[in-house]
Amino acid sequence: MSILTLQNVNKKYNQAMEFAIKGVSFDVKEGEILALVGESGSGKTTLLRLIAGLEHPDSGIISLSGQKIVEGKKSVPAHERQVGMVFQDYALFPHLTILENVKFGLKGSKEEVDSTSRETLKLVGLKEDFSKYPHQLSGGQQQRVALARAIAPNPKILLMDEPFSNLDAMLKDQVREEIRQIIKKTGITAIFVTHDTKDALSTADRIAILHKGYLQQIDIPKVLYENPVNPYVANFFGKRNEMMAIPTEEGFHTSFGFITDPEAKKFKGKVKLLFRPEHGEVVQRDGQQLTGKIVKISYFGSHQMVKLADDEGQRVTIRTNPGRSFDGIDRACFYLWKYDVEEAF
Ligand SMILES: Nc1ncnc2c1ncn2[C@@H]1O[C@H](COP(=O)(O)OP(=O)(O)OP(=O)(O)O)[C@@H](O)[C@H]1O
Repeated sequence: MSILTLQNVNKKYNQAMEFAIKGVSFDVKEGEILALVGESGSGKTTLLRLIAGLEHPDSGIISLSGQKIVEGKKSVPAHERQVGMVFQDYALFPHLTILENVKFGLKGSKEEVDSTSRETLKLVGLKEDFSKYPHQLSGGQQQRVALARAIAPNPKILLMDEPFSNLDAMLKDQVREEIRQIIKKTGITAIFVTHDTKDALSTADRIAILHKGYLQQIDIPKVLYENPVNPYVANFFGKRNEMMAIPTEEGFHTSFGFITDPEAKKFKGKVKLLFRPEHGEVVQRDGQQLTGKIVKISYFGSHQMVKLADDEGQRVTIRTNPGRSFDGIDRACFYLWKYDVEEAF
């Protein structure tokens, strides 16, 4: 069941020439974690602020838990929307202990407020440090306090702006998983903004991708990565190789060799074959479909990237396993098990 619905939401800032958000419509299901991604200026933060009630749209409808919180000029004020917010810099009060930070803004008797705050801090994995001040905690712990403060009032939805951007790379993988588990344990619906595709792919149930204020695609991570609806979405999730090709009845002629593919006959004129590095496989046997001169091998521990060139210098990169040895070889054979075909003009 949907908990949040946006219908044709538009927002243009006062002096701006372009819309920050244009005709955006989507639903968020109860208990779902949705990532909002897009390049800088694509409208992610604006969309989050519109849901939170920190900005008002020019037109459109936003409904939360069946109630219209925005419709035309009418809107429910931010503090009445029951929305929890975690800001990029956590926005903790430095002069309050972490327990006082979580108590802040909670309604109820003194005892209720105290026990809810303690329970929520325990839920986010902070057990004994209740009297510490924010500066005495690590970045990851501060973020959990911010999360506890946001979820303690039992909001209908949790909104997080770039929640992982202040964490160093080592901590990030661990914190992502912890935050995901905490959110799933509480069953709360969450939307987070990120510019990092890894955050989105690993943490979200679904991803919404924005470009210049327009929603491009909203789907589960695998579909966005494997079946992007347009080149913008495809390239956002990582580099794709481009290989020029001429279609025939039997397949595609490329400068790396011939690819047998009966689908090729559907195309006329030059085409581009688009594929990610992991959609190819380097093979040691000769006689495979394609071959290229090895230009560079980059080792990443978990995998290697092999850059191959044709006779004219066109290059493609193929991902391969870390154990494969290329000693004494200057050419490699490879095949593609997945590619998109686009008309080339
Ligand atoms: N207060 C404002 N007044 C005028 N224009 C604004 C304001 N806030 C944002 N914009 C513009 O609206 C567009 C969308 O901005 P927004 O901050 O929502 O993008 P974003 O995707 O969150 O970007 P970033 O990743 O850089 O934070 C941009 O063109 C931006 O310049």
